[in-house]
Amino acid sequence: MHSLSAEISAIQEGKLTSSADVCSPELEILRSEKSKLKYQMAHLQRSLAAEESKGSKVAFVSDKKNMVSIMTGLSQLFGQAIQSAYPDLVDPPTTVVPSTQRFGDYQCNSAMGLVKMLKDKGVKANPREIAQNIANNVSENPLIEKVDVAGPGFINVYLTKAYVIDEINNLLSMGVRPPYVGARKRVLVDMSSPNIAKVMHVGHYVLRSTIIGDAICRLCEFVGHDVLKLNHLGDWGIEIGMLITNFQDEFPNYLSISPLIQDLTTFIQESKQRFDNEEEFKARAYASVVKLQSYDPDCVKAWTLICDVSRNELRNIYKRLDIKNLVDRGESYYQPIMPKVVEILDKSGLTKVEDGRKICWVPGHSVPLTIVKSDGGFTYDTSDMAALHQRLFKEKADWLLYVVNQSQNEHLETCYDAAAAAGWCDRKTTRIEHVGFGVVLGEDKKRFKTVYGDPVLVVDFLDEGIRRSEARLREEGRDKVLNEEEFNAAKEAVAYGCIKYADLSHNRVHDYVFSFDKMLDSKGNTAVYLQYAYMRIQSIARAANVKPEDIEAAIGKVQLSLDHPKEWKLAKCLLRFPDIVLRNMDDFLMHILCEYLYELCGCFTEFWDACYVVEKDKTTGNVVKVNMDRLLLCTATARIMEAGFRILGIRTVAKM
Ligand SMILES: NC(=[NH2+])NCCC[C@H](N)C(=O)O
Repeated sequence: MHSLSAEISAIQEGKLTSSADVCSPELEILRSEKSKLKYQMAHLQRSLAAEESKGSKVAFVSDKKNMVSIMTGLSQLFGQAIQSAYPDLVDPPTTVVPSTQRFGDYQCNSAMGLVKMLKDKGVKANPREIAQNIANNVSENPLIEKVDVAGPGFINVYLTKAYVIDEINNLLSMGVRPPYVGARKRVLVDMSSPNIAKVMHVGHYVLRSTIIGDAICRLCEFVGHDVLKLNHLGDWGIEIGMLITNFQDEFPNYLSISPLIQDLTTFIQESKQRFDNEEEFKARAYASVVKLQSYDPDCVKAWTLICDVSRNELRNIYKRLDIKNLVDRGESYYQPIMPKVVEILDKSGLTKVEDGRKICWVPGHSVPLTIVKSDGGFTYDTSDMAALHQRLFKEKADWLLYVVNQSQNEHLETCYDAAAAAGWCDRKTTRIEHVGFGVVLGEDKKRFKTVYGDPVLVVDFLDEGIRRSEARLREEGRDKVLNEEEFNAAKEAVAYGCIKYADLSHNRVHDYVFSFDKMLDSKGNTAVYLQYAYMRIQSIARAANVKPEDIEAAIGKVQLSLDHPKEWKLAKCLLRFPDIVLRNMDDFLMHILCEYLYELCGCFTEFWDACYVVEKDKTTGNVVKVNMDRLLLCTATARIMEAGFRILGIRTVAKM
């Protein structure tokens, strides 16, 4: 009692006692009770939030926080209509998609799918009748102007113009906001993750993982999640032993003078050569890994010096690519908890000893995890199991996303299922996902190489991107109109933007063919095409002498008409942005967002070609009229494009 009140007054005085302080056993119990309760409370809050997010919040009107997802709204409306038309059906499918034809703005194609479901229930109806019945049951709502049934049973949906106008106005006055995605999640993204002892080639996976991973993080941040980006560096395996041994040979007095490796690539290549060719070296390399893993001070010192050089090079690459807040947490980080995690796996009855190794058979997988090698060492599998445990229990992540090449799918899935089998998580409720991707190929469809057949270093690749982008901008005479600073900014924005976009605009699941020429094609689906389009839109107001504050003042005051079909088409395309974001939150296929932005530019061009925004005198070229309502549409387009660029990690520049 006494120590408790002592602690309370200490807290009141701002002197927090550390847990290392000696205190009574009762106090200790109270403390642990408190922390348990705190944990339980956090857990309950999370469950509550998850429940709430499952609830049916159908908002048809956007607010300060969220834009409306029209597809979600329509799906819910048609879901309800199907329910009222056919109350006996269980989980009938609702498919609503934007119309590709001239009829209607969206289309509900559920009727065809319902024929069989109804027949199974003994109801005979043709799809047209079903469609009509659904259409009759759509409830009153602000979104839909009218529906009609066409063809074999399509339901065409026409949006209310006033509604679209309101939402465009909201977009202008409140900015681009994410769609509603439910409770805020703690999202942990395992990305980039190079091996320190491997030369970083483009054909290797690091660049893709970095680019795709970063876009996914930006997407999750955009919708409001709490994102932790982890660099799961390969810094603890046998390759590291090679480097340490070579380092010790090459710099025998490394303990006193901290030498610097001048050329890491050559150093890595040399170490590998020696490992492959010198038996004695190989044996020492193996021995030094064992020493490192038991924290032998000399080995740790050599290891630290090597890792520092590597980290420096990585930092440079990340800086060039605008990769921020990536936390280095390599395999080595998990070493101290590995023994405990092995014990936990033992206790769950998942491990067994075979041929001197401790392995873990996981239901549904044909290859076991190797948890402890016969020499007592830990493996890549062990570090991933330890990382999973740490991420679930210590980081308390709601989602774990691993942006790792496709070839590691089996390894990762086995680890995830092992964690589930050990009762660490339920894969139905905790989103643990391998976000896989293919390799980068050259134009010959083989692994990306130089003309001499050598693998291309990531650094050289970025340099080449800069060179090509500079040449392209000069070709277009941009160096004549931009000052040096602007030119350099444009050169970088184009080079890195195009490199990222080339990757992101392909379906990540497949290998993709990279070409510098295609990447910089200003007419194709490339970053530079989008950047030019964006810049042109931005310059419309400037060219018409309309100041940003004039546009600001017109929002909500100047009525949009959307009377021209091309205005209408552009406006609808703009309001699809939240749907794209929602879909991407589901599948992390970022090429969908790229395709959307490309399509948006197409809609904008059609609008621009068909509708006067700024009217000029044909002979003098003087501005005679500014159609402010259309200028507002241009502004809305620019806002959506900026949001898209931000998610993809592509820079915009004021002048190009
Ligand atoms: N948690 C993980 N296993 N992340 C991926 C690590 C990738 C590994 N360093 C490699 O280059 O192959």
